[in-house]
Amino acid sequence: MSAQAYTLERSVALSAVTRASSLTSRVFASLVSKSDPSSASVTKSDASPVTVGDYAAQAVVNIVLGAYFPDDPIVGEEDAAHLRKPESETLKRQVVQLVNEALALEEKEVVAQKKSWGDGPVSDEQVLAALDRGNHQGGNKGRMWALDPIDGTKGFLRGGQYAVCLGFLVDGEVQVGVMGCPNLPLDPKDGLPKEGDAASNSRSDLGVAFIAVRGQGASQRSLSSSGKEQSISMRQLTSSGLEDASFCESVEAGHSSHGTNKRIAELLGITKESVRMDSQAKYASVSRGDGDIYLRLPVGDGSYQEKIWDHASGSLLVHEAGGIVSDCRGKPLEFGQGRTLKLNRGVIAAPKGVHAEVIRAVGKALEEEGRGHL
Ligand SMILES: Nc1ncnc2c1ncn2[C@@H]1O[C@H](COP(=O)(O)OS(=O)(=O)O)[C@@H](OP(=O)(O)O)[C@H]1O
Ligand SMILES: [Mg+2]
Ligand SMILES: [Mg+2]
Ligand SMILES: [Mg+2]
Repeated sequence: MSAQAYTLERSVALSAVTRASSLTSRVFASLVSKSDPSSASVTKSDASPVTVGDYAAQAVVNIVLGAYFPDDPIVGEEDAAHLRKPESETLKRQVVQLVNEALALEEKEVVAQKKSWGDGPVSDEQVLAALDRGNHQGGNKGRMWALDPIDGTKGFLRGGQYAVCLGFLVDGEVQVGVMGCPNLPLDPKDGLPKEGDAASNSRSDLGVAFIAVRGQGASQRSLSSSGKEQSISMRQLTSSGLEDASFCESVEAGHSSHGTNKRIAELLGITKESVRMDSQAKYASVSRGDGDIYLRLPVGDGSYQEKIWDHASGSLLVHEAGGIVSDCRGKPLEFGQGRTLKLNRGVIAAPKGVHAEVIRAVGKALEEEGRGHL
């Protein structure tokens, strides 16, 4: 593939994610931080939260994608069903207003062949239709986008880590991944902001866009300025250097078994505390060496199917930063199976030099728990 592959997809994705990230930051500052988390969110049928920010960010990204690639299917986490109910009128109004504000922002990205989404504000119906464009069922043929408008909604509500995640796939393989992490510092040495602390959340060094194109490497740049992109890579570890390594894992034990992770650390000789954060910011963190190994082990009976939008952009970022991403058995993630990774269980991302060893330790730990069949 030529070095210039998917240039337009890359810049449109970056533009869409940058707009959506600025929207979610403003939603946090103006709405979420000023109310209690339960009133800032609606609980979905799977008991997970969704906010005005998730809806508005998905609509913005889908409208931008629609202007450039009107025929591309989109697999997005949210849809407009709840917003179409009469009792959601106020929420719908907020969403439409936020979408129009984000679309009116001055273009920071230089997108070749500039396209427009129409004259004047977009209507309620356009916003709802854009949200519903995310209803595609996925598959392994042709072009497709996978979108998580806010990944780590619980982190978002707490003022912690969350990410706007957009992947572009061809024939079930991720080719472009762009992720906006509004609460990550550009320089990891500056440390993560303290959750729920207003001064911390308004730090001017926060907000990073991560970008990866298959075969072209991974990079980061500030979300707030059109600063230069810096290339990023994982720390390359070998089995003899593992005592210096650290895990990056979910905040919620319900999403990845913390107890099993502890045993795996022991088996690998890792003594450092795990870094815990919500969202695909975990993939971003290991991609630039803030942590080294991302573990997301199946919980319970292992029946949960990971969603493609929770892993598309992040997995390419790690791949392009020098890592291997697989499920807990070492099998590559298969993104062409529909809306979920139904052929995979759990996710492991690690530097190339130690991935096989991590998979062996994961297998042994699951075996010891009587869950070797997972
Ligand atoms: N049971 C179970 N197992 C694994 N994963 C689940 C489960 N339930 C939900 N989810 C998905 O987890 C997404 C958030 O993942 P995180 O890694 O951020 O989890 S955590 O909040 O840090 O625990 C979250 O994404 P968002 O809804 O976009 O926040 C869900 O898609
Ligand atoms: Mg969700
Ligand atoms: Mg998610
Ligand atoms: Mg989400």
